[in-house]
Amino acid sequence: MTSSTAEEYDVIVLGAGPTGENVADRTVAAGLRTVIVEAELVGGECSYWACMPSKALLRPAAALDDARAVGGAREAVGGGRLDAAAVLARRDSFTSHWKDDGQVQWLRDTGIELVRGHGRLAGVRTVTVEAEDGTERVLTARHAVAVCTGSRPVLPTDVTGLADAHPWTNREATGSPTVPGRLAVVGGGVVGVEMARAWRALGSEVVLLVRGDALLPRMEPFAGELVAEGLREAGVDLRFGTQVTALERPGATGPVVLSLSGGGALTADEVLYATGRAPRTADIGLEQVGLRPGAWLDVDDSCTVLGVDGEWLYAAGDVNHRALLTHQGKYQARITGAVIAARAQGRALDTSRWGAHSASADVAGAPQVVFTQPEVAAVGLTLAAAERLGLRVKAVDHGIGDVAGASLYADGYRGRARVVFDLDREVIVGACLVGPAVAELLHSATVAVVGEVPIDRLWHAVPAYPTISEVWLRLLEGCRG
Ligand SMILES: Cc1cc2nc3c(=O)[nH]c(=O)nc-3n(C[C@H](O)[C@H](O)[C@H](O)COP(=O)(O)OP(=O)(O)OC[C@H]3O[C@@H](n4cnc5c(N)ncnc54)[C@H](O)[C@@H]3O)c2cc1C
Ligand SMILES: NC(=O)c1ccc[n+]([C@@H]2O[C@H](COP(=O)([O-])OP(=O)(O)OC[C@H]3O[C@@H](n4cnc5c(N)ncnc54)[C@H](O)[C@@H]3O)[C@@H](O)[C@H]2O)c1
Repeated sequence: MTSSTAEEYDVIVLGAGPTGENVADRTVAAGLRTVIVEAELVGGECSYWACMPSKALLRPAAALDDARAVGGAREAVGGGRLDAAAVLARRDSFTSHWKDDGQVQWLRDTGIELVRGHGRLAGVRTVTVEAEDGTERVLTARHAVAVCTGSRPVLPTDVTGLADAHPWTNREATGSPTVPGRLAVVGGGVVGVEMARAWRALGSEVVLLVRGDALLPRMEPFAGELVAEGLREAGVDLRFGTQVTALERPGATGPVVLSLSGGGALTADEVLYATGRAPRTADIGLEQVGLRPGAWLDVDDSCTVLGVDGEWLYAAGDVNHRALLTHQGKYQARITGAVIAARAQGRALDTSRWGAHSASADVAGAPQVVFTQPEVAAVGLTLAAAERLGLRVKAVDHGIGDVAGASLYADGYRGRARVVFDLDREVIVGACLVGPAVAELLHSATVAVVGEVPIDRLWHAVPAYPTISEVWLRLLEGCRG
């Protein structure tokens, strides 16, 4: 059943994940009447099945490792394991028990209207929303529609018996109410290494199956090597060059048998597929505006969708495939909101590099932290990526454990830092820090990379003694030397 009259807004946002929420926040702040359409929970994947629950599972393990790495504290915590039930209960509180009342209240307080249901583009600046009871509403936008529908896990299609084996995806891996005795994890990317670390710390026997020969292949090679060392030390059975060819789970909840390339087999209580993401665009009406359903949405730096006339359709967050990270989605949302507001008010855009209407940092300066032990914190270009771009660069490496602050932080601190130095412009274009507690150092590197701070000026940015940040002194010496 379709409502007879269309409801008119200035802006329609499709998807209330962190990206959609922030687009709506910005357009409301600019005085534009904004409606957000959500099919599941306001807050999106990030709040309920990704960032928040995964980090809530990981943080207690890091806290315990930190205590164990310091003489005196080590004796106090002894050899005890994590209290799994308490960790899962804390995780549940961080997901608000998978209820979105708090975020709905935030929408209300911010002045964003909410329509629940599945949204689809139905033509130029028009969206239909199908509610759970089958009723349909038609929404039209005077200025803009922003697609922020995120991504979903992608599973391989060439593994016999995969669907019948009911594999875990990120949803079960972050939301499981119990700790599996044996967990097999497929995929050596970020989800794979973080979840292997988390469930191992909670007591599972974990096997991590990686088809290539390295973890975290998009980062500096030493990051994957140190994370592999950390996982092995934690007791994870790490197998490189291994593919799963078939899965068999005879009972719905019984163990699953994995057949491996090379002939071996493995039995686990659960198997997690952490093999990447696909866009949530298969059923959002892209065909109504001349785009291909199921595709990532191509955008320019202002997040305006390419191939659609009239500059009214935007895509931000995971769905545009620029950087699959919550903070970059929120950054794109701030840019998108500013672009929509400027066009609505007839103001010219500044889409120059680092301009107010250009999501330049997606390309040059997106930071990421991998919350393993050791942590990995990286921003900008790797050495290999800089060389591929034809930049004249040198890598400057330093062992973080040599720094006084690091040796105070943990007995026998192990870690490594690299900056990629552009010899022509004399600025840092990339940084990668690996070690305990490096996450909070990352913003200093992001400011250096995004700010393109000249090395001679960075020389005057003095890190406090005795902090791990003093590694900057050695790195800067290496750049100038
Ligand atoms: C296990 C895991 C851990 C992660 N950890 C981190 C981390 O620590 N840090 C980090 O930066 N990133 C992390 N990420 C990535 C992060 O989750 C995503 O980058 C982020 O969620 C993207 O936000 P989004 O708003 O674009 O999409 P989503 O969070 O996916 O939100 C999209 C929303 O749109 C809704 N929707 C979709 N289609 C429709 C439709 N047709 N109609 C109405 N509503 C619709 C969905 O229901 C959803 O609520 C992690 C990802 C995973 C899988
Ligand atoms: N801390 C964080 O910032 C964080 C944490 C988790 C996820 N994320 C984001 O979520 C996104 C998704 O993470 P992800 O780990 O699922 O994807 P990913 O792309 O990082 O890694 C997927 C891995 O699976 C492997 N793979 C793909 N198909 C396979 C197959 N058929 N068999 C075996 N291996 C296969 C790939 O080679 C790759 O190494 C990432 O882009 C990441 O940025 C971020």
